[in-house]
Amino acid sequence: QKFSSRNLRPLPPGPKRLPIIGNLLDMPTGKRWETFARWGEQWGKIVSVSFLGETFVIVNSFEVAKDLLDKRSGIYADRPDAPMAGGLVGWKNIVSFLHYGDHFKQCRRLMHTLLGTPVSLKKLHYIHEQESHKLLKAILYRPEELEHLIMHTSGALLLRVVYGFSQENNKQYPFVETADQAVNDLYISVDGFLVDVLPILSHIPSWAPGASFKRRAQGWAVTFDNMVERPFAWIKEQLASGYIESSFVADNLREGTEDESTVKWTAASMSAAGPDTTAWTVYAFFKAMAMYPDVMKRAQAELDEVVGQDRLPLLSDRPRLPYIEAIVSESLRWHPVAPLGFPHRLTEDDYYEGYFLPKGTLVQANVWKITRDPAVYPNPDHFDPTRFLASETSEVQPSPDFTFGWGRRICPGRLMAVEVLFITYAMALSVFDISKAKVNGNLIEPTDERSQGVVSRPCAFQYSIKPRNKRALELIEQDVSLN
Ligand code: HEM
Repeated sequence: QKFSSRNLRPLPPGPKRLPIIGNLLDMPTGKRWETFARWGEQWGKIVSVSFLGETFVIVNSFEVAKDLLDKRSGIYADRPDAPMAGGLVGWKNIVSFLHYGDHFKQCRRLMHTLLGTPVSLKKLHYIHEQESHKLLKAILYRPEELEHLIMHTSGALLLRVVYGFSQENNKQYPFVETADQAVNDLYISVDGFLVDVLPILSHIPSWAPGASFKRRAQGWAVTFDNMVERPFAWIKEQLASGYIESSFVADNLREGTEDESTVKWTAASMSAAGPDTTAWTVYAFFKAMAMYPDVMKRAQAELDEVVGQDRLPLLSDRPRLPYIEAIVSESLRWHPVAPLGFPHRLTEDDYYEGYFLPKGTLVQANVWKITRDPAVYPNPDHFDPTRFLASETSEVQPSPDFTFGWGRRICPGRLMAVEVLFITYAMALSVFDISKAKVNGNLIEPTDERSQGVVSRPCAFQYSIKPRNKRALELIEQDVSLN
């Protein structure tokens, strides 16, 4: 057993530590959640590794994650320093990277005014409905670009909510691209740079041999800066020339109660965190519909019965569409986009079930493993919305809310995200048939393969998407403002 030098109670078990470097060589690359799940099978629900003075804890059970990250959230809500992404590229002022404290709370409160109450969320419904309808039109004309169109719609929607952009204005298109690029750079910058383990390296000059990481960071910092500054400068210009539309930034700047810098960074935090997470969930949904035709047909039957075929569904139909609601939950469980969530840092020494967790420990819940636990979700790889329907099963399975994170760091955009997923799925199912592609008469079977990374996307697949009938075609082509 390993004991912490500060305490006689043991750290949670885990792979054998070597002198000095500890578990440095054990740290997996690639799909870490799979290795962590194996560690869980070997050492139990709570596993620890340590190197260079840092302790990492991986939690492979829903109950333990809840006990620590939710119930003791007050001391599990900090984030680690991220010398590469946070310091050198500049993400340290973005909410997901902020240390726990007053400024963090101020930003969360501000996001809550936009994303946290039924009234504030309802104000955004027409935007979600219009953007979902635009996505239908785009898919109709360019079905082969499904993945890109979903990504673009998701980015455009966030920028519209946050800054008030509308996609019609081509001048704003680059803002979506810049945010997308900055976030793609982020995924690389948080993954495996030595400076994150040895922060002292951030002081070596960028021309020095071995400092190529600094030059890469400088390149990424330019895109990142553009993502934060340009849309904000644009909206300020608009306001100066009499802009009247409502948006998060426009409303806050007009009211003038929050300081400008907090509004700017909070805005950038949402437009960075929202698009990919939402888009990859939507893409997984399309894949699931191609793989599970019975689920698609049942959803279409529900839509036909409740909404009919004379109009597109709206968010106000949500309470009467329980099967679509269950598909939303199942898509979050089947393809958790953040398979390990984001790391939480412990701000005080803690004890759990006889183990010692020192202050500073980084804790990650293996969300992927929890979604695949057959004791909680029988037949876990199977896409089955009925697991969440009280009318179908005597034991409704737990809601996959935990795919949005934990405690005081839980995703502030989750309520809006669920509404966006709902209306996107409902609209797509009401007008399209989604199926497997046929090549030379053979159906191509998609797989549920996913990419590695902090945010993991479903691997590309082949499909066919066609309007369900003539009436569906008319509905897609109808003017978006008629919704
Ligand atoms: C399906 C869509 C989404 C999923 C699955 C998702 C998931 C997550 C997860 C797992 C976290 C980390 C929570 C933790 O550390 O415990 C997170 C954080 C965050 N999300 Fe989301 N998210 C989604 C959509 C959105 C949207 C639409 C927005 C903005 C409108 C957003 C804004 C944020 C922000 C700002 C954070 C950082 C919170 C903090 O560090 O305190 N997310 N999200």
